[in-house]
Amino acid sequence: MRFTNTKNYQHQQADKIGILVTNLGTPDAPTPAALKRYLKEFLSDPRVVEVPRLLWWLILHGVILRFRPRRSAKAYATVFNEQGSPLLFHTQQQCDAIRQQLQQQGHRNLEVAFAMRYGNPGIQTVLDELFAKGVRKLLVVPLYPQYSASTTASTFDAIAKDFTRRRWLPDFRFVSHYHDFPAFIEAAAQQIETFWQQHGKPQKLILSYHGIPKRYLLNGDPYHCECHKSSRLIAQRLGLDSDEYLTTFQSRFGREEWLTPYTDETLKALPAQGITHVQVFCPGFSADCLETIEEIGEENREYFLTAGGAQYDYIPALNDNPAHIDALCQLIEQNLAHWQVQDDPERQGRALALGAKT
Ligand SMILES: C=CC1=C(C)c2cc3[nH]c(cc4nc(cc5[nH]c(cc1n2)c(C)c5CCC(=O)O)C(CCC(=O)O)=C4C)c(C)c3C=C
Ligand SMILES: [Fe+2]
Ligand SMILES: [Fe+2]
Repeated sequence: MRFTNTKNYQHQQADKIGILVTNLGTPDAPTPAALKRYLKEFLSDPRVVEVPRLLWWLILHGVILRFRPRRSAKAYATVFNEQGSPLLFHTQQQCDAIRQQLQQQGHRNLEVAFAMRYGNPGIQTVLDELFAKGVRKLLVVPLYPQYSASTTASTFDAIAKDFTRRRWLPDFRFVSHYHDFPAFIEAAAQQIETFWQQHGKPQKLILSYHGIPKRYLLNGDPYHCECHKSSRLIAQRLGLDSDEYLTTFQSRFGREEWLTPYTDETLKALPAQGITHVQVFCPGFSADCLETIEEIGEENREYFLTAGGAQYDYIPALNDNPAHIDALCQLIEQNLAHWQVQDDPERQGRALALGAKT
């Protein structure tokens, strides 16, 4: 059998709408074996590493998967806690909060679930569950505010690959970015302002994003521009002048040049320029994870203080902060508006207010 079939089809069943929230994924445990599995899946994705396949296979299997799993497992061991991986924990919480808020707003025929692009729970498993519950319209929301082929398009690929084996495909929508969505900018600004109320304002706010190779930007990936736009809008909303904040890029991987300025090098250089009090916020990470907790919260703090910095604060990611959940629900509602006009005349007023066309 080439295609998966839909079992027990019944006529006159109401179509359900499925919301699939996704994130990158994380190892099952902070052990070298689990890291090897996770890194193999992640780094074999041609959207992530754009290097000729045979050459990359030799480097990945001959070098990286021999040494990196042990090193990365040590780093992950510092962030895993009794709830497991922070990324998995926060994504689960975000999903539950989105479901609850949409239900409170009167949405009835919805299933809300989350999946990870790499590792567990995998996209195929979760889609199987959603379709078994009668989902016939699917909205996928990757929790990457800024579009990058390495993350957003890779998620699309995984959904598309899953669809190639299904007999009955759903109506389908995909959120490719929300880097300038007003409610997202507002949630980020509020998170920073709340931090200022408790800890004061720094000399410089560092807005640090995960990097990608500079080559991807030169080949047309809009990620770099979208990061800068998010920064500009957050800074504008906070009333910051251009010399009061910086956009930097972290988490370099491999030897080629990545997007600059690098977060670590910037933090090492700032004290010599008289900047001794900084705060770092990561607008590209919707949930705290290894790259924020360990790399920004610990490693880069050390660089800054060793270079002569006096005060360094990490401002937590948006996680399940109510303003963040509200922003994601607004994004979801905008994308659902058209379907709901079709399905539920009672919701027409609200859907039309959100911009749906009849
Ligand atoms: C938020 C956006 C992200 C982009 C863009 C991104 C690009 C990218 N990442 C790698 C390599 C690695 N990333 C790793 C961890 C990691 N990356 C992101 C997000 C983005 N990556 C997150 C949220 C995480 C943390 C996951 C967690 O479990 O907490 C890792 C694994 C960690 C390690 O071994 O250092 C690697 C490797 C590349 C090559 C890339 C773009 C080309
Ligand atoms: Fe990454
Ligand atoms: Fe890292």
